[in-house]
Amino acid sequence: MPDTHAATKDPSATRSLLRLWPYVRPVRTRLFSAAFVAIVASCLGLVIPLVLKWIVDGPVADHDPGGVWLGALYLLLLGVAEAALFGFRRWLVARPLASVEADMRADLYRHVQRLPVSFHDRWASGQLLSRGTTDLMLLRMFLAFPLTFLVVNGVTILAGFAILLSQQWSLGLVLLVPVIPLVALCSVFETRYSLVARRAQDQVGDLTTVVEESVLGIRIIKGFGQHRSQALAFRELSRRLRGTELAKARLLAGLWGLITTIPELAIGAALVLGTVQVADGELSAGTLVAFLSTALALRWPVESIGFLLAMSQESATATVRFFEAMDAEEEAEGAASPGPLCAPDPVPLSSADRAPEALAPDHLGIRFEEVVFRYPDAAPGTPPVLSRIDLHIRAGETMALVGGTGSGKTTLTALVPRLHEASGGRITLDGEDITLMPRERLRGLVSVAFEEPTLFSASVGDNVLMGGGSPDDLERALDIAQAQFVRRLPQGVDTQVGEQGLSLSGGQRQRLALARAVVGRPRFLILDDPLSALDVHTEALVEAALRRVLQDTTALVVAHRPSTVMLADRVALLSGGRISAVGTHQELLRGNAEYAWLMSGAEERHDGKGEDGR
Ligand SMILES: Nc1ncnc2c1ncn2[C@@H]1O[C@H](COP(=O)(O)OP(=O)(O)OP(=O)(O)O)[C@@H](O)[C@H]1O
Repeated sequence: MPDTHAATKDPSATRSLLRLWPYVRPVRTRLFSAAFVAIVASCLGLVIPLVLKWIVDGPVADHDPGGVWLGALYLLLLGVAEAALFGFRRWLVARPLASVEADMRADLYRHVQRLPVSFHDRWASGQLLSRGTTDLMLLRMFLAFPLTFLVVNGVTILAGFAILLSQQWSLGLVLLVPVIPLVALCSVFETRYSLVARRAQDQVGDLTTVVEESVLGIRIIKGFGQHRSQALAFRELSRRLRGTELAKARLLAGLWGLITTIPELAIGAALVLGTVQVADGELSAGTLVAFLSTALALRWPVESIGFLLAMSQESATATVRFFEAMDAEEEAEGAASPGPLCAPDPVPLSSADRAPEALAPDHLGIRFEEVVFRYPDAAPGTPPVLSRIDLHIRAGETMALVGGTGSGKTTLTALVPRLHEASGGRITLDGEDITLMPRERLRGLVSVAFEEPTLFSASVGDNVLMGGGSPDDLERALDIAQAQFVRRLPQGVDTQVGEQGLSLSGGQRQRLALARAVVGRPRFLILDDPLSALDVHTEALVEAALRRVLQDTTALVVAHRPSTVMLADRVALLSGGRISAVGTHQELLRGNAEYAWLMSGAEERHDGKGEDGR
């Protein structure tokens, strides 16, 4: 499992959050307006103590009931205006922030689709899922709430202290004393909280991966009675996540406790001092009431800083995690830098511009020239999977690729549509270096069917037509792949297949994947053991139909069985990271001991006579 957890210390929260600016920019006017409205609303709250002071020192002292009622009316109007403005703020931000979240999710999805296969080999899918769901939700909440309120509360606290100091500076100073320990406390909290927040969000990703694997692999889990061990793994991860969440809660509770206690002590001290001053006649009762009301009105802005900082820290972590995926390099588009063994003068031929017939026969078809490949995450010091591949599949020829288990056949076929980039050497299609072609064009020329056929939650027709072609081609492709069973499905080609096509049998899915590969009449066809799940009779029928298709196509077919090899004009044997022999099936059978051994083992297995073949 790749390590997608924080390896080094994440950058500062502010620096991380600033990366959100390109997404926030389009809605900045609304966001700034909302912040301004919230500041006005919050400052209106600070006017209430001043009205109270006026009531106490004025109408109450003068025994004027009319004045008291008027004061009460002012208070009511202020309260209603404050509530209405906060409501307006919500209305201002709700819709634009939903679109920010949607844009970020769309960007992440688009980017993930363009990332190379090697990225997906390294990253657990749950880690990507949690980044596209919970992390983005956290970011929307951050933009809607903590971001605005850190500013609003900051301004409210400053305005509040200005009012306090102007009313009675000595009492104001008493309330200012706790600011120093509170700032130090918040800085320590931020450092500690960022570490646990990152851990928790990574653990959510791990948990998502386990849940996803359990759902996708439900047949294996049930078949092997593994539900207990899977449940244990789930429980262990849940337990860890719970521990981390509790650590977060403890940190937050500690901060909250101190952030509420220290100002309360200061307010208590100011109350005692203020009462003494009123008793001494140095201060009016109204001023003391206003002072204390202002101090109490500032309690919420100060106390909320704890959880606003916590939410901001979680959002900074979510931003880092989001950009970790977004910063991963996409597949290079065409003209990728050639590998170290690349021939110095690639043939700059475009098969779209030139008829293949105009090229020398040596350039036509698929050519592998000194191709080297090593998986990027392979252990250092291990030899490359493919060390020096030289192979020419002539135009219109079908070449079978045979080799022992793990010899690199799938890897070799994946290099042609550039699912992996060759580490050295070059591959040409009708003379054109594939690294110089735009990927879209390359993948239009080359069609692939893998041994493990993946179908999508869509209709059978849509699944097959992913390979290009028209509805007429669909019927032809289904016939070639012997997928007539489709016509017996409840809605024929319009029948929806479930997630990953699980409502179909393995052989049925494999035939649909084969139909998808041939439907667009590709110039080059790559088949990775495409008939392994078929019974011998269906296999024979598919082979007969495939032979007709393969006449017009240059094809590379990974084969484990003589029956599949029979489809091919020639056979290449992959051994020790090289093509060790090329020839017809009969030639290799007679002249190559390894090939003869592989095929005899396959025959025995196929006939049910033996499993090992050794
Ligand atoms: N993503 C990967 N990262 C590192 N090594 C890999 C990766 N995928 C495959 N390998 C290794 O590369 C080697 C070749 O694998 P490949 O799947 O190409 O073999 P194969 O000949 O197709 O095998 P089979 O006949 O069993 O399908 C194997 O040793 C395998 O462990």
